[in-house]
Amino acid sequence: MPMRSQSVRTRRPPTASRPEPLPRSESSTRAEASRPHRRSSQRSTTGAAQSPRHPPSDVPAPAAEEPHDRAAANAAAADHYAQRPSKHRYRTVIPAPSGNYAFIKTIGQGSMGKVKLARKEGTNELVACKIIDRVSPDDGRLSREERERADAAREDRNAREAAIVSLLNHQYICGLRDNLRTRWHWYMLFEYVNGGQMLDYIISHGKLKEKQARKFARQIASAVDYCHRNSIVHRDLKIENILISKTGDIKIIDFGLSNLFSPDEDRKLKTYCGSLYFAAPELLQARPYTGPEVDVWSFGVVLFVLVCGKVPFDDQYMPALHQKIKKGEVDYPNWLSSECKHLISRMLVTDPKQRATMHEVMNHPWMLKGYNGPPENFLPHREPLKLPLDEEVIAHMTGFKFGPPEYIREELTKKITSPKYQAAVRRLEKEREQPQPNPQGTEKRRGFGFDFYKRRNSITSKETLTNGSSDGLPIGDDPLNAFDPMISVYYLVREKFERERQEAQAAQPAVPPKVQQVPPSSPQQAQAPPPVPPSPIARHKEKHSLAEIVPPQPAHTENSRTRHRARSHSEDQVREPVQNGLLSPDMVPTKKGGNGPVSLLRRLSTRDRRKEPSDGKTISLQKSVSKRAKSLGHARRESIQARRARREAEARDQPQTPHTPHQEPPLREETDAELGLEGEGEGGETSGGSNERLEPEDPDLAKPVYLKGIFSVSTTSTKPLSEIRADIKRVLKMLGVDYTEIKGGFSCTHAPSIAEEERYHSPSRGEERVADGEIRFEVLIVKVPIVSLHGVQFKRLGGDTWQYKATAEQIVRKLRL
Ligand SMILES: Nc1ncnc2c1ncn2[C@@H]1O[C@H](COP(=O)(O)OP(=O)(O)OP(=O)(O)O)[C@@H](O)[C@H]1O
Repeated sequence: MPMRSQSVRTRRPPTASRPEPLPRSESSTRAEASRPHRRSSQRSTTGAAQSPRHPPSDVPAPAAEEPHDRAAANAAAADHYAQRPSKHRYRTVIPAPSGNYAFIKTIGQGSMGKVKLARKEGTNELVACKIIDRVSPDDGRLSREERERADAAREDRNAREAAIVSLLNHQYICGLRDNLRTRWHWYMLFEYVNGGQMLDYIISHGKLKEKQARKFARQIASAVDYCHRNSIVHRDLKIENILISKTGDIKIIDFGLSNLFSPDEDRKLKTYCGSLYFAAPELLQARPYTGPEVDVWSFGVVLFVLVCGKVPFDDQYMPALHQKIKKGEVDYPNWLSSECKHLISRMLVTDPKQRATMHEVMNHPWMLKGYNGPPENFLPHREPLKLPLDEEVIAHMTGFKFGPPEYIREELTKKITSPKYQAAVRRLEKEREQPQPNPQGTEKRRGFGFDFYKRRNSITSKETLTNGSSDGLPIGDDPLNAFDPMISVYYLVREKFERERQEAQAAQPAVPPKVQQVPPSSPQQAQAPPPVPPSPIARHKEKHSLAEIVPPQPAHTENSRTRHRARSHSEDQVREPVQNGLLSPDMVPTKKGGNGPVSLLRRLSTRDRRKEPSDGKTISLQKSVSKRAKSLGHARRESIQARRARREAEARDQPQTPHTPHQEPPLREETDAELGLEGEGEGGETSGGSNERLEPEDPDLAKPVYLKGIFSVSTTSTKPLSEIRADIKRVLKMLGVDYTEIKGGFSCTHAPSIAEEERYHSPSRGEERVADGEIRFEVLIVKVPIVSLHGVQFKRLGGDTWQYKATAEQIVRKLRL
């Protein structure tokens, strides 16, 4: 796709002052030992051109190697590609442990690097490959020592992101399929979420109806609570990090700033990171924090954006914005329901000790409205840990800088034999003997997965505002969840092994899955967790294991990791000055004056045409829309009925069928159709019903036509395609947006004027500021199924989020659809 080149995105490893080699995994060590990448690197630095299509002869053929050698070869081959001139670097195949992936196109640009759509060779399987540079550019801004320090910190972050996402298993969290580290890059292959960003959804809709927002909010809560109860804090929850899947459900992405947290007062986190609009006041004040409370704040901001279409704290002048966040004063629109307002106001409490916990959020009346109980967090059933520990699990607790296996074993042993842990276990046992009724009627899991996911349904008086969990036990008192980060990782690794074991079993169709009825013969077996049903992600993914984090470790190996790392402190144990911290770029004051980027969000909130009677054009638009919405609603009702009938027929046919990897996940929040949301729109939520079935797998055609509710009145039209295209061109020209016509739409680049740019600021993180005043996005024209409408959709590819949002909204406003 023709695009203007951007300096940051095409930066290449420095040649003259290349830093010393970084600590690296066995794969890259072996890769270097085999030297092919060195040769290729030398070649590329001397400018020798390589054919982008034909791998050179010095790249070992992965398929012919033994597993360990294959991993080394993979790394070497990927390095080789990475060393090519940037023009060709990504147009090729990445030899990941689970197979070769060919890049198709760029689908995203974050501060950490590009995200490319890739297809697994010989299959239709698509992945989103996040490519992260391991080495800072030598652009003269930093000394060699500073760059080395920055690279080491970045390396830790990347390793942690890979480790965390490879362990998480949740239907509303984007799953990692595979992972490859080379000399210069990390390649993280995620499941491809093809419904677009929530941000685009909001651009199309303005604000969401509370019912629709509730559905998303419950899914976010489910994912966030799952993380917290695994001792993981996301720390970068924002509207851009919420994608929408083809089923219209959310997927949280970008765990690049996530970390483990501990409930201990003396182990608070001290890295001040995230996006300014979504950052909790304590982060701006550089106050140590436990973890979950900063996610609750960000979640509150996200919820506000969902229901209001703008951010709650907004100022063009950064210091003023800081002040607003620190004061926590929010102007709630009067049309917001009092319950919704109450919930947000509980989440946006400046004092973290007084702020709502996830438990409170999940049990808030607004969250429960129309549901049987709080959102399910999909935590697997767990039993307290006992000795002896599983050595293989310990050997795979890598990526968190815990130290060598023997140290981990020693620490875990201390932790689970400690009086504190034992007391927590006794409390749990007592509670299980006398289960308390669940006053909220906690939502039961539907379907046959329930046995695997038994939850304790107790909400006890012990819950506190600061550290409650959704099951009621305060974080730190619950021996099963978030008691201690090392214990949480032990559970997660063990559960991952269990999933892999089940997937391996499922892959052998001749052998029916065994139900273990025999009494355990070893203490280890005695405490092995019950089988966990494969996740929706796992259902589709290739068999892979933690070996992906440490590529030379083949899946299901008995071998422990042999290379021991010295124990070191995490970045959070060292206080970072705010200006050097990850948040700092967000906080750089910009000049006062003009209409700031944030005002776009303000403007967005006024996109409810009915409330703008002064705009004659919008009134007539509204009129024509209600007609259109009606017909869409009708079409949708039919579609819902058809789906319901189909589901009922399926249920009649197979009432007792156990869960198999090929079935729909039984445990999930309701879809739009199930909630009856599809017909709810008043012009806003207009879309086809069961659209996801129409989704083509071909990435060229994979325009988000299947999305429920993606199009609003202002982004759909009954006009012929040629007229819509002409109108878009007119508007792009009028606004000075550079565009190229591409299949299905326009690829656009927009660089605001300097005066305009000064008003904007980048919410990117760390020293790797991406926004250089230029935004890249696509305007796509898609056919809305069922009814003969065309829809216009926006997709951000890179650049500042809020600049993009402003531009997209401007385009929408100027269009005459
Ligand atoms: N799994 C995915 N499926 C589809 N698109 C994705 C996926 N992951 C990322 N993207 C796209 O790439 C963009 C950047 O991804 P991501 O946020 O992970 O990168 P980042 O460098 O960490 O970004 P940031 O600067 O916002 O922290 C996303 O906004 C999204 O548009």
